[in-house]
Amino acid sequence: MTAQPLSAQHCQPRKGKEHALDEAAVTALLPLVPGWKLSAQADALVKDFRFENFHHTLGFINAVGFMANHEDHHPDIEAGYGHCKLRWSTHDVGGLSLNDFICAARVDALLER
Ligand SMILES: C[C@H](O)[C@H](O)[C@H]1CNC2=NC(N)=NC(=O)C2=N1
Repeated sequence: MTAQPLSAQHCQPRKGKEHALDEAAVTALLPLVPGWKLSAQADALVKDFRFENFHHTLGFINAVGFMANHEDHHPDIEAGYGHCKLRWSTHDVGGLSLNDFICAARVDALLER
């Protein structure tokens, strides 16, 4: 059976260390989310998005927020007039889980046209 693309998968409740991805899994998954980088501690996925103005930035944040609530998985958001930095990690596992990769891919899919 072929796995669904990450952007078509949904987050699952993942709580506990056993759901943390090991280094090999993270290395295998990173190429599937182009432009997303590991944080310095390798415990989060980070990407900076640029927009023309505040309206576009806020529209993006709202779309991300809607998706995040729907998936019950929530990013750290840092934003200014024309940019937004997202950071995905799974508090419930103390690092990266598959949910972070799913949400990173879902964010990129929001911007496809
Ligand atoms: C109860 C609820 O499902 C959990 O607290 C969810 C909510 N959103 C979450 N978001 C993130 N980023 N990590 C979590 O561990 C997490 N847990």
